[in-house]
Amino acid sequence: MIEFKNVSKVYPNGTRGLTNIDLTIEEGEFVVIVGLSGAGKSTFLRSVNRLHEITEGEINVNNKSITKAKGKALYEIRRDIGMIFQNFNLVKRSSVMRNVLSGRVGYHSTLRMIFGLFPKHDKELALDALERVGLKDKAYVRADQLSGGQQQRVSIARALAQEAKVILADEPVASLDPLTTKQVMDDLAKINEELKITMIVNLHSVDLAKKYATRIIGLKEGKVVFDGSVSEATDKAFEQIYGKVDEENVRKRAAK
Ligand SMILES: Nc1ncnc2c1ncn2[C@@H]1O[C@H](COP(=O)(O)OP(=O)(O)OP(=O)(O)O)[C@@H](O)[C@H]1O
Repeated sequence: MIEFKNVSKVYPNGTRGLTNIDLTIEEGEFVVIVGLSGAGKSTFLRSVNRLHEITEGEINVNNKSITKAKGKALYEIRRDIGMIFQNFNLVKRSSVMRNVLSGRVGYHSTLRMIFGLFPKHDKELALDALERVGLKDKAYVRADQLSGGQQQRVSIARALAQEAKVILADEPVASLDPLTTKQVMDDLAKINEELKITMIVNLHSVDLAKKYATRIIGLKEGKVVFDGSVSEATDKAFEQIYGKVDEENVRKRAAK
């Protein structure tokens, strides 16, 4: 469970990233955050694992305050939160297996990790994770030899190997073509359904949000302007909030 309690974020230059966010995301939800460019989607997502520090309020992850946590406690909360980025964030010259195993780093001593000594159990977890995203046969291929969509699925496998309870995905399909987008989103949906991992995903496309989300949160200028189920997220509701959005234009802007 992720709880935002009156959360605001003002960047050092005075820009407001988030304003008075108050909401709870329950275990197993598939939440998609939508909003125009600059609405605060990344700020929202990155506040959950404290990649960004909030300036007011508190965020609780499974009833523990990540806002107040320090040292080992912070480390342990973060271990439960996987992150998927638009640009995959893989070590491109390492094998797929090494990349997936890096999800296990948080469970071992630094010394052990310097020597890359992952126990057998970790390797089994990594192979299981790769199997789930259909890439077990690529385990010993270099990451940069895979297509963009496959690389994104490796990053999903890394979050699975981490045994994350929550996955944050920041524009995971923004640099992928429609077919690959579907494969990656289908993987996220399958993982959410089968493993009950909570998903919080930033997307530019309202159409995709409607296809995959169980709940849509709309942001505008750092505030929540819509929070509801897919059936409530009608074109009319969105038009009232955002004006008429030209999806094609948004996609083009995102690709730049
Ligand atoms: N490091 C920063 N310093 C100052 N302002 C920032 C910083 N990062 C983001 N902002 C500002 O905070 C607001 C929210 O940005 P954020 O990146 O969260 O929006 P977004 O909805 O994710 O946008 P996009 O869809 O373009 O990625 C914007 O006004 C942005 O310019």
